[in-house]
Amino acid sequence: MLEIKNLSKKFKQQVIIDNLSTNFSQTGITVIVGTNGSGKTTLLNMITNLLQPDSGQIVLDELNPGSREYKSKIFYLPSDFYLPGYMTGKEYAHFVLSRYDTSNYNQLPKLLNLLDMTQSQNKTIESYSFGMKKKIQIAVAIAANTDYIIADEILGGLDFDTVILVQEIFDAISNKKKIIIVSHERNTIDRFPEDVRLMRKGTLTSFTGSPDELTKFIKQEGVLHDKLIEIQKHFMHS
Ligand SMILES: Nc1ncnc2c1ncn2[C@@H]1O[C@H](COP(=O)(O)OP(=O)(O)OP(=O)(O)O)[C@@H](O)[C@H]1O
Repeated sequence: MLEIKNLSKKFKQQVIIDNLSTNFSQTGITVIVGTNGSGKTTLLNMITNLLQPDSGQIVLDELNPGSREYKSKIFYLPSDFYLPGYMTGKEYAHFVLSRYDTSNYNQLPKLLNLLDMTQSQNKTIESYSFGMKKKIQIAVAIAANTDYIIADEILGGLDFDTVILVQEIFDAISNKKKIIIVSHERNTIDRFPEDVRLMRKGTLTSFTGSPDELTKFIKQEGVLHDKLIEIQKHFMHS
């Protein structure tokens, strides 16, 4: 279980994460949604120990961030990532998998095949499209076989077929591991509505309604509501 207690983070006196406390169960899929700049990536960076909180505690299966054991339990798929262009996809995948004791090398060819990357795995990454880079990252994340996968906007920019495939794979493996996805895509919430959390004002709250109710809630919120009225006034009747 991932337990977060009283976590806070400021950047230049601006409070981004504000005394946030929450828990994530050991299995299943959690989707985190929130406006641009609301602090989702900041939170993930602290969970993955890339960023130090100002205060608060993060405990993962009774381990503290920083330890080797803690790191080996999480695979992080960040929203913007650098891949070494001079390596082939296969070389890169094997390099990353070699860093995890949990890696399931046998699963890699199957995943690459499912994601139509069997041919391309032998080409250098510099020749990959944006979607191909994401696919190799996703295949590696799953084959690394860690207890937790944390994915920041990983489905954005992928074609429909691939999104469906990846969602199915995530669903299938989530009975044994925890997957936390930050997403701006409505279809991610439609597919995984069980545990949706809203990042608002530096903290996370569970949203218990349906995806339609979430859309309605977001539209009714103060700022967006005012902007929607403004759109009606200025664009529909001009
Ligand atoms: N290293 C940094 N230095 C200063 N400010 C930062 C830094 N990193 C993030 N911020 C600020 O913290 C806030 C939250 O950023 P963050 O990237 O966590 O948001 P986000 O919810 O992931 O946004 P998005 O949906 O656009 O990816 C923003 O106001 C951002 O400008």
